[in-house]
Amino acid sequence: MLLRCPFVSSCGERRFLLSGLDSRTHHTTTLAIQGLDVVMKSFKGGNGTSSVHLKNHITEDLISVHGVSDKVVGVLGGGQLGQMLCQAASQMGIKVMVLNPLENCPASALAYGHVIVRFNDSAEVEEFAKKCGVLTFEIEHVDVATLEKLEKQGVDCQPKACTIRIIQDKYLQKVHFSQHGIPMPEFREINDEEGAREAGGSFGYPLMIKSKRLAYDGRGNAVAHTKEDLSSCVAALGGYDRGLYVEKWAPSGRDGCLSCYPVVETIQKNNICHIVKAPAGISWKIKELATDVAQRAVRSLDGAGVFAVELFLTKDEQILLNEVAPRPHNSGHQTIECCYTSQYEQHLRAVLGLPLGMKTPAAIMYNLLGEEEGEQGFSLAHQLIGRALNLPGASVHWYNKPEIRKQRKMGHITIVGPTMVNVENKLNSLLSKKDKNAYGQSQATPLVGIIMGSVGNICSKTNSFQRLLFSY
Ligand SMILES: Nc1cncn1[C@@H]1O[C@H](COP(=O)(O)O)[C@@H](O)[C@H]1O
Repeated sequence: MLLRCPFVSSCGERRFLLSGLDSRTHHTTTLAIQGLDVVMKSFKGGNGTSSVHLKNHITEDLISVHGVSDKVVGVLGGGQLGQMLCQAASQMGIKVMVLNPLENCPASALAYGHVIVRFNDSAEVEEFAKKCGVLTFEIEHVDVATLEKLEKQGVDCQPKACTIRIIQDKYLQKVHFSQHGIPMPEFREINDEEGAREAGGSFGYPLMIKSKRLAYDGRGNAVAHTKEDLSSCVAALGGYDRGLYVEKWAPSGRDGCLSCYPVVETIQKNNICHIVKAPAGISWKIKELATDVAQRAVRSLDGAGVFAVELFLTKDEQILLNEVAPRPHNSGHQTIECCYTSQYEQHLRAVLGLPLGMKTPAAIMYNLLGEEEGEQGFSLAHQLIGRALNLPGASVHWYNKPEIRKQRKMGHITIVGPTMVNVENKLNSLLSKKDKNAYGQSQATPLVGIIMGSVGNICSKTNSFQRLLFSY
C-alpha cells in the first residue's frame, strides 16, 4: 500500500491517495517520518478499503529507521529509471520518495511514497526536497533554478544543481566539456537558416541537428542528409526558437574483437538505444582511452551519483564524447543482472556516501520499443516477453506504462552468460527474423560506445568531494 501526495483540497488540506484504490481520503493530516509527509505502508482504513485516518504528529523520535542509510532519498522523476532505483533501494531498506506528475508512473507502485506534482511546480518541489535527506534525479529535465535555491537553503542535491544546469542544455554541456579539453565532434549553435547552411557547408553532410533542451530517448535529434533537408529537420525540432545546435557527423566503426569489462556498446535504432552489449567488442587500448575520456568528463562535474558517459568510437579509433547523463542510464540496465552492484544500487550508494562496488560477466540488454500503437503493440511485446521467459539467463523488465507508442521504451530484456558469444546466441534465439535482420544490420555499424561511471561522495558535509570513478 503506497501513499501518493499531495492532493490539495479546496480548504488547503493535504490529501492522500492509496495505491490501487480509487477513492480519496477524507481525514487528512501530515505524518512526519524523517521529515517527509508519508504514511505507514501497513496502514489500513477503518472500513478496510480506502478511508485513511492518520495519527496526528508522529515525530521522527517515535519512528526509528534501521536501513542501510537513514536518509530518505528523494527522486525527481518516476519513470523506468526511478522504478529500478526503488527496486535497488528496497533491497537495502532505503526509503525512496518519487516526485512525478503521473499517478500511475512506473516507479509509483514501488516507491515508499509518490508525490504527484509537476516538475515545474517550484513550491511543491521545494516542499518535497526540504524533507528529503538527499535529493537526486532520474531525469534531468527539472527546474534547476528551484534546485539552486534549495541548495542555498541547505538541501543536499546529488549531483549538484550546477551539474544539472550544464547537462540539461546539451549545447552548454558541449561548451563545458570542450573547455575541459575533452575530445568531441565539432559543434556549433545555429540560430537561423543562414547559420544552418553555413554549418552544413563547413561540417558537411550528414549533419546532426539537435535541440539544446528537453531531448532524450531519440527526441530532439534530426539528421539532415543534404542541405535540402535542413528546413524540414529544423521544423521537426520545433524551429530555431527552441534553441538548436549542430554536430559534425562522427562516422563510427568497430574493430571486431571481444574485449574488456568496463565499456559497453550500444546499438541504436532510429536514434534510440535498442541493444546494449556488455562488455563492448573493443580492444584494450580503446577501453583504456574510453575510460580516460570518461573519467576526465566526470571529474569536470560536481556531485555524487552514477554518470553515464556516451562516447563515439570513430573509424580511425578516436574516442569522442557525445554526452553525459548525471544519473542511471538505459545503457546500464543489464547491471541489475550482471553486476553484483547494479547501477541503481550504485547511484544510491554514491548519493548516500556509502562504499561502491561491482563486477560483471557478459550481458546483452535488448530494449522493448513499442512497435505498434495500442493492443497490437502490447501483443507483439508480450510475444517476445513470452519467449524471453523461457530463455535461461534472460530477465524481463516491464515498465507498466499505460500507453504504448511506436518507439516508446516499454521494457527491456537482459540476457547474461559467461561470454559474449553465448549471450549473442541466446539473443538470436529470442528474436524473430525481422528483429534479427535489424540487429544484424546494426551490428555491422554500431554507433556508440558507452562507459558508466560512478562518483562516490566521500565528504558531503564539507562540500568537498573526493571522487572515485568506477567503470562498468
Ligand atoms: N530514458 C530516459 C532518459 N532520461 C530519463 N529517462 C527515463 O524515461 C522516463 C520517461 O519515459 P516516457 O517519456 O516514455 O514516459 C523518465 O522518467 C526516465 O525514467
